[in-house]
Amino acid sequence: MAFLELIGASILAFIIFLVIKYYVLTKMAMRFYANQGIKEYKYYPVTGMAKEWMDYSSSDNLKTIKYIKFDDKFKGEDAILSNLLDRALLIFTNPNLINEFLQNQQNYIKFEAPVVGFKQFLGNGIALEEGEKWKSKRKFISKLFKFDVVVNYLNSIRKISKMMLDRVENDSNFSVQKSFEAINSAISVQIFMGANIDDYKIDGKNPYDAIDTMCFEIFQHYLNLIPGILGERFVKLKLRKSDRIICEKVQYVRQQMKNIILDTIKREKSHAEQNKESENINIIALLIKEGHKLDEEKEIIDILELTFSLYFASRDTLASVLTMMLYYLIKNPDYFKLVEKEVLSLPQNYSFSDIQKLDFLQACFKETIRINTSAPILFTREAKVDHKIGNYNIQKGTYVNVGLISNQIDETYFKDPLTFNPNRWLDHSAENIIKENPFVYLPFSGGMRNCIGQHLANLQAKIVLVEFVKKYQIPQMPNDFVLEFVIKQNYQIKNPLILNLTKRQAY
Ligand code: HEM
Repeated sequence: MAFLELIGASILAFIIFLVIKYYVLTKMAMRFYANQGIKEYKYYPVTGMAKEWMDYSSSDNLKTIKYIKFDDKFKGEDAILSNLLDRALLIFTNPNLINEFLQNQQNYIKFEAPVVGFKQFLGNGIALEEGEKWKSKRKFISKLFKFDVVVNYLNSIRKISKMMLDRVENDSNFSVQKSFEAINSAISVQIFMGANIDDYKIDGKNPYDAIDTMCFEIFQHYLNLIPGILGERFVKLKLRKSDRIICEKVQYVRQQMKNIILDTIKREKSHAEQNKESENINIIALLIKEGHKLDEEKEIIDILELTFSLYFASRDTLASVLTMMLYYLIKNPDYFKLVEKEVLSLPQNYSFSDIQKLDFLQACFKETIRINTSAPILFTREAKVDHKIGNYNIQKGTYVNVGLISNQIDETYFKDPLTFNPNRWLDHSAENIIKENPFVYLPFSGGMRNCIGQHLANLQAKIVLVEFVKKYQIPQMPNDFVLEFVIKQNYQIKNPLILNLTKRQAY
């Protein structure tokens, strides 16, 4: 009897603990902001707003943030107030407060939960790094993204885009997002690792297919309760068969990727000895140029993890934007024709300055990342210290994010905001608005942790599109395609867009 009472009391204590943690304390944390005048949007028990973000049955699991300015009740609010787990979550939507947050990122660290599996196996790279380590990595890596270096990527991007499009196996079954991901993967391996993707196979697959499979398996593994709760240390003890399998797989793929890096080191060292320039400057060439010997394991691991980080930051974000760009062009055949006209008048061996003259294509890129970009919000941050944003006191421990997209489709700033209209960039009406309100259009974020790859993204998106339009006629939109969105590695279309393509006669 006493034993049963003990169990009963323990269960009761646990329930009380949960209620206090996930209701009383969470509500108190939210009240702190409500008392400062921020209207409560919604409290979600236990998961907080992640409930919406993880709702894969939704037609758009970001719709609250995206369309908040369309909700009369919240239109003029500075932020969306909700919760994430047992803490208050603030999502700033006021452009000036967004800017203030972006300028004060030293007060925050990234909320790790969604990426914990990747972080443990693939390292911090740059996007998940913090503090002094981040500063030194960012300083180094920014050399790869300087204007004159990016300009030199043109030939590689063009060559690989063309080669990958020539390899499309079935023109009548062209899976847009997947094909753009494959093209971007091959480009990333070339420009960041200095390696030709065709020279390597991992587990019988292209390196990027092997990385994809591995990531998917890591993701699946961490969805399980035990790894999810006990984390890396437990998984790496390899007590369970499934933990052993995932550790060995990751180890294998990392080793193969290291081999690619070691090959590039050999090649780049020999180029350096012969004073021969590589086709492009890659991470390894840059390090050698700066006098690094690259013969220590730690240096190789750093390169590996940086490469993974750039690979993920670039491949999917850009594939999703390219997919949306193509979607809008197919939906608007007149716009497609204007892009076609620009593209078909390019010289065969077009240069960077030729690409810069593609005004309409450039306007389409800007408009796509205004209306449906792949990073409409940021990684959620956790406040490390008490501080102020505008007049609001932010408490240590609060989760904070920003609704970049909500301003980009706000009719206060952009007329007819949900219409894809590249002309707003050509008649400068959009630019004039941004000049007056600089923080309403931030597809690449801002402040010290802005997107390091934005100029590369712009160039690469245009070249991949140019090569696509050079090869194919305007495709038909499949009748059964429904435009819905989902947050996966980034914000992207939910349903596969499969096109039936027809090659151009002259191609
Ligand atoms: C259209 C495509 C792209 C979009 C919309 C985009 C957007 C963004 C945004 C909004 C952030 C800030 C994330 C945050 O603070 O939570 C970011 C960070 C980053 N992006 Fe991009 N990005 C794109 C393409 C690229 C490309 C091609 C690269 C090249 C490698 C890249 C590399 C990075 C890196 C390394 C970071 C982290 C920077 C840091 O933490 O210091 N991105 N990107």
